[in-house]
Amino acid sequence: MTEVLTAEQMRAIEQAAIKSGAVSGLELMERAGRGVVEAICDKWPEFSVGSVAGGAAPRPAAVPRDISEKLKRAAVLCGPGNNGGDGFVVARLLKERGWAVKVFLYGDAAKLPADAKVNYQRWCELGAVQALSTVTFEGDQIWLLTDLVVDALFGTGLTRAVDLPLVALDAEPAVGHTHQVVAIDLPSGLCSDSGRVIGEGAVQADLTVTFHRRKCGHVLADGPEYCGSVVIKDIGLAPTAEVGGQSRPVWRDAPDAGVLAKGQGAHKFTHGHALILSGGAGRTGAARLAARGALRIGAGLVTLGVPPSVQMEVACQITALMLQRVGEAGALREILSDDRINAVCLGPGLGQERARELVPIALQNHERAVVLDADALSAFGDDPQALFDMLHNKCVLTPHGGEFARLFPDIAQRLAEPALCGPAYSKLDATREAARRAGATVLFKGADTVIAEPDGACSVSAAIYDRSAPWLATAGAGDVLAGFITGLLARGVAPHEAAATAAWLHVGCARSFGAGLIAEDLPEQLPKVFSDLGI
Ligand SMILES: NC(=O)C1=CN([C@@H]2O[C@H](COP(=O)(O)OP(=O)(O)OC[C@H]3O[C@@H](n4cnc5c(N)ncnc54)[C@H](OP(=O)(O)O)[C@@H]3O)[C@@H](O)[C@H]2O)[C@@H](O)CC1
Ligand SMILES: [K+]
Repeated sequence: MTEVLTAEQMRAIEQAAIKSGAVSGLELMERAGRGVVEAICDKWPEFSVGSVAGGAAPRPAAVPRDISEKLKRAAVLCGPGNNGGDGFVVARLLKERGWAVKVFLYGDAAKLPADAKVNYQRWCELGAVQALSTVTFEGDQIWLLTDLVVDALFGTGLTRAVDLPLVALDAEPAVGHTHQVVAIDLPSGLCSDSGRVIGEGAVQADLTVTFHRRKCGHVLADGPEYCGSVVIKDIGLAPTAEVGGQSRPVWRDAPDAGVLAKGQGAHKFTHGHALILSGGAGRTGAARLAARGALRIGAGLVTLGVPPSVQMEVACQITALMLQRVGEAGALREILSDDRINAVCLGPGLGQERARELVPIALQNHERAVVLDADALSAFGDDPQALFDMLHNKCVLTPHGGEFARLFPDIAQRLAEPALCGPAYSKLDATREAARRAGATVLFKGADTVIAEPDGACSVSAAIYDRSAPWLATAGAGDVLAGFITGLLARGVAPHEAAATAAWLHVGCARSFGAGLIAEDLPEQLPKVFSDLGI
């Protein structure tokens, strides 16, 4: 788990380091620029060729002669703040490595912040600076005849739409020529906190190099699409305690094997008993998927609660799962009188009418964990507050975008409004606000899944970059996720941890199976994913 930072949090960390005397702003900028050049050379080995002041950079053996020995050309676009300052450092370092570098400045050099101005002046001793304007974009289109465009226009300080045709940087290259685009900290035009494009457009980068930690904008909304790939460079900032503002969201890496392993000598009740409620005839598949997920993830026992009319339909399809008739409210009350059932899942295929009847019963015992998904959420679209009034701290809601909008229409609307200024309202903000209002854990699904608690604690578990899982967009995948969460809750994992771990494993299963995935495959991949985790 690593922190994901907002612009404000990053600034606070930087300021704390400078104030402590541990490092100067100028030194941080130098390290940032150096980190960018390193990342460029790592990603494109052919770019690492050239002379470095004090010695020649090694030529990778794999690079053919004719490519490696051509003079490399870079266009560095610098903005009016410290992101621009990083750009001047990169320009200088590339020049020292033998590149032909053209530098453009958007804004007034006299108004650059102090550290950026120092690096502007250092660059001026090496080369010229041309003014960057819309005309430059329309005019000589320098980036079409370069090998590398360095976007140092705006980073965490973006406050409004950029008045430049940034999409032109991604224009079709000249015939027989390609150029790469590297963004410093963030692609300009992308909001660091929300991952949303402020205004009309943002730079489409091939590589984004950021510092110290990921920013929220790298992992949310449009961020992954615009960032290309993200490299995080250490610039020597120490991990710091939270400074003001909200708690820092965390990025979920692989779960701790210790949480998922089963100890020796345990019996099935040690790992809990999950009850998954099913809907009526022809609608039992979703609950069966969830139940299979709960069982595979390690719940000791999993029972499907089905209306009497579908008992045969379901019985024909299951083996290790157990079956109980749960017709109306009274039947559920009776089965839940068994305290060993410690986690319940309602929603997948349940039907809204059945959900309205059964959800209140399932929520009565505040010691029992409850996952509410699909119909169990939509059923309360007319009166979300009635649902919120029944929730407690062992509940997990797992809405997708449509269900989220039904329960939290005002929050969803705010999130959908165009982002006109930065920092813009984000999915993290929205999920936190929803969790606070609901008084329960909310897992807001998507490629950028966010999990939030009423107290503001927040995780991102996303299917992006090297964990992208396009085949996960398939019918029934959400039902399996609800089952995974329910199974972990039955095993005694706390709600936030259960939701975040399940989300990570869900993506892991999809990636492990690969192309052709359907929902049924997800639980069946868990043994392999567990094994890869050393469990
Ligand atoms: N924090 C750290 O630890 C480190 C940070 N570092 C680097 O600093 C970067 C942050 O620097 P920063 O705060 O100066 O912000 P930055 O993005 O350069 O822009 C601010 C300027 O742009 C202006 N402006 C905004 N939007 C605009 C628009 N649409 N169109 C026109 N102008 C607009 C804004 O004007 P204002 O809103 O004040 O009118 C202000 O003048 C960070 O991303 C990283 O690269 C590294 O050096 C290493 C350590
Ligand atoms: K940038």
